[in-house]
Order: sequence, then structure tokens, then C-alpha cells
Amino acid sequence: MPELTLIVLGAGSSSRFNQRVKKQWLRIEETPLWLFATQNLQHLFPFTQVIVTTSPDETFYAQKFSNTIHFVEGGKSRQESLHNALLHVNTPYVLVSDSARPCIDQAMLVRLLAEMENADIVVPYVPVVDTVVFEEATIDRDAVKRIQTPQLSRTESLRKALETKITYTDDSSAIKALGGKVAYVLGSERAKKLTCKEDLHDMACLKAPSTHAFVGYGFDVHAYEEGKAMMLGGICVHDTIGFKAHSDGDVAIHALIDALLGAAGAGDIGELFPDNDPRYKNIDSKTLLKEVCAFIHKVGFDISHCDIAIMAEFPRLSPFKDAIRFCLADIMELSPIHVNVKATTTEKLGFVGRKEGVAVSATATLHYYDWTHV
Ligand SMILES: Nc1ccn([C@@H]2O[C@H](COP(=O)(O)OP(=O)(O)OP(=O)(O)O)[C@@H](O)[C@H]2O)c(=O)n1
Ligand SMILES: C[C@](O)(CO)[C@H](O)COP(=O)(O)O
Repeated sequence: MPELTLIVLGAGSSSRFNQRVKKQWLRIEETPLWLFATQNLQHLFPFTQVIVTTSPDETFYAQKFSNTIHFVEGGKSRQESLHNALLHVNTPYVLVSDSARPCIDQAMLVRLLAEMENADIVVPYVPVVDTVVFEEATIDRDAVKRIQTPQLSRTESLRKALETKITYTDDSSAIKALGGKVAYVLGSERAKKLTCKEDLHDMACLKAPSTHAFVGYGFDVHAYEEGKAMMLGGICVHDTIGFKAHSDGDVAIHALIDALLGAAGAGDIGELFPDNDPRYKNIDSKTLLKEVCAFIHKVGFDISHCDIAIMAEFPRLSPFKDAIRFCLADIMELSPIHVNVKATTTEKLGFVGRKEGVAVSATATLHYYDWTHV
């Protein structure tokens, strides 16, 4: 069995997909598309190495899905992402595929492997069945190939071909430009690339996302500090006594963020916004919540509901509960009925009862973005 590395390219911006979720984070049952595409190919061949490129701000999250895949930060272009991944390949051959082409079948891979020794790169294509006009002139459609992935290269040929300032849209164009030998084999219409949302209706291998609800829990405490405003749930609830914190100390938003991240399996607020990072000094926690909600949506979730319990002896919060609910609902793009806020004292018990600080616990419920109705 030849020593072969798999590279799955998943660091694109998904701009043409034009949804708040990125296409590589759509769930196929419980699996993100990039992992579905990777596992599909792993079921077809025992790769020596598996490398996936991810957008830099998503790498930490992708790494939580696998401890055997080598994740490499992508670049500004597909070619740059591939270049980054190639730095980690140590096998003589490499199979490069778009995460946006999740439905690769065994027969197609067999055709690629059969030509492996006969060229610098083996490329799948599908013929054109429509009439083709190029710059107003009808051309011979039999001379046209629609190029697909995965593409199977001699690793050194591909590395050399990418040592160029010219950006190509696929691996074979770079190798051809260098005079390398290209072998074409029949691809498959099933290997269609997911580019626009309409493409989803024509990708038979994809199953609908799971309808499971995912519940996260968050808890945070901040001590009082005189001489600053108290922000709680995005609302100023006291003008002169606030919280001791690196940020604005909004302990309710911090607990809510941890609940959202918990429901997504994305760790905790300290991982995303370290409390020693000068970027977050005195930051408005509403900004952090907006960032977290955008991330949660981008990686394939919808926010369904949250419930916040504030434990405070001071100040009296009843007058502020609705303002907090509407403020947080607006940030999370939720109906206010799905943001519940409770406030309680601790009957003078503990640090809360001694008016040393405020504790907040929160839950958040997420569901996968349902792409079957786009
Ligand atoms: N900087 C990039 C750009 C693209 N890709 C990957 O290359 C494949 C083909 O790219 P494309 O379908 O164009 O994906 P996007 O670049 O995300 O799409 P768009 O051009 O619509 O933004 C995708 O699996 C994409 O994730 C990548 O790894 N790094
Ligand atoms: C590599 C590719 O899938 C071959 O058809 C295609 O060139 C990728 O183009 P994109 O614009 O990066 O999707």
C-alpha cells in the first residue's frame, strides 16, 4: 500500500455560501462537513497522515473534534492553505481534497490511484454536456474538462509547483505550469463542490443535521469595587460601585458566555479572552458576547434559549431585569422570551450575603443550524 498523506482544505471564508454559518461547519447528523469529508476519504484509504486546514480563529475549536488529525492554519487563498499544509507532509504522495467536496466515492479514488505512478499529478474531471461559449465564440465542448478534487500528486512536484507568486485555482494548474505531467481520470458528478447554498439540494450523500438540543452551563463571580459603574447583563445598574475585573466585570454576561461556549463544546471564556490580554482591558462585555454569538453561529449553531440566575445582596435588581433581558436578547438576536433573568439574595449567607461580590450562573441551549430548508 503506497505511503499517502491526505490534505483536506477547510480554511475558506465560505463567502459565496453567503449564510452566517460557514459551509464547512454545516452538520451532517452530528458531524461538521469538514470532518465528514475527511472521514469519508479515510474510510476509502488507510492514509499515513491526515492534515486539515482551518481558518486561524477556528483551529482551537476544530482540534476539539479529533486528536489524530493534524490541523494546520490556512492562508488567504486555497493555494496558501495548501502550501501551509504541504510543509507538514512527509510521504512521497499526497491526496488533496476540498472539504467542500464531501461526497467522494471509492470508484473515483480507485481511478486516481491506478494512475499514481504515471504522472506528477492525477486529476479527476467530468465532461461538459452543455454547449460552451468562450468570449462569444462557441468552442468544442469535448475539449473542455470540469476539474474536481481529490487530486493525487507526487509531493515534491506539488511543493515545487507552489513555490510561485502566481495563484492557481487548483493543484494541477500549478504543476502543469511547471511542465509537470498531468493524468486525467473520470471524476463523478457526486463529487460536486458545495459553493452556493442551492448546491445543498444536489448532494445526495449529506444527511440532515441532528435535532438534538445542547445545553451549556456557566458560572462566574466578581468582587465589588468602588469608583466605577456596575455593568450587569449589559445594563448599568449602579453608578459608583462596580466590579473588580480586567474587563468591565459584567459577571452576568461572563456566565452567559461560558454557558454558550459550554453548549457548543468550545471551552470557556478564559480560552477565548485571556484576562491578561491588553486587548480586553476594560472592554465592554457586550462586545465579547457579540463576538461569541457570531462564532457560535459561524460554526453551525442556532441559539435557542438562555436562563440567567444572579445572586446578589446589592443592588436591588428587580427594576433592571427586563432591561437586561431585552439588551441580551438584542445581542443574541433572540426573542426576549428566550432570555430569562432571575435575581436572588443568598439570605445574608456567604460572600454574596456579606456583600463582597456577586455570583451568576447561566444555562444556554443551542441547536444545529438546519440547512435542509435554505
Ligand atoms: N483560503 C482558503 C480558501 C479555500 N480553502 C478551501 O478550499 C476549498 C475550495 O474553496 P471554495 O469552495 O472556494 O471555498 P471558499 O473559499 O470558502 O468559498 P468562497 O470562495 O465562496 O469564499 C474549500 O474546501 C475551502 O475551505 C482553504 O482551505 N483556504
Ligand atoms: C480545486 C477546485 O475544486 C477544482 O475545481 C476549484 O478550483 C476550487 O475553486 P474555489 O474557487 O477555490 O472553490
